[in-house]
Amino acid sequence: MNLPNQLSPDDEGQDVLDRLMRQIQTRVQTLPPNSYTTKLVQGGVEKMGAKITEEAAEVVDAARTSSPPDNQHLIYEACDVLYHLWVLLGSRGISVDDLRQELKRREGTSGLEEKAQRGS
Ligand SMILES: N=c1c2ncn([C@@H]3O[C@H](COP(=O)(O)OP(=O)(O)OP(=O)(O)O)[C@@H](O)[C@H]3O)c2ncn1[C@@H]1O[C@H](COP(=O)(O)O)[C@@H](O)[C@H]1O
Repeated sequence: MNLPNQLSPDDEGQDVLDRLMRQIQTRVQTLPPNSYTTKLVQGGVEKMGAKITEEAAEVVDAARTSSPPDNQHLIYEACDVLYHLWVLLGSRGISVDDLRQELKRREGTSGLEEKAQRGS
């Protein structure tokens, strides 16, 4: 049986990354039995974390074995990582806006500059 995937009016104006997170958070709250997300969430941090690690390694492999302009395999694996990362974050009630805020806070600060400041 397919689970309902139709967009609610709340979701229509949203980016696909926000919509995916909202759907995951609904799965976290309702835990429908025929959902892969439910299976991951029920496995806890260990299961969700192991999938992120596994999928991240597949991204690196794809980067090694594919080259531009054919990045389709790399894009596919990157989306697997994003989905699994979203499940872990969604299980903690973290929204895509929370990520946006943190990224905005970092905007304009060089990674090298930030690293140098850590030492002081
Ligand atoms: N974006 C995704 C998504 N990306 C990847 N995957 C699944 O992630 C799994 C990763 O691949 P693997 O080969 O590692 O899977 P596996 O070996 O069966 O996994 P394990 O048994 O090791 O856990 C596959 O089953 C993919 O289908 C996803 N599953 C769901 N979504 C989204 O999440 C929504 C809700 O999904 P359900 O909760 O399953 O209804 C869907 O409508 C989609 O939008």
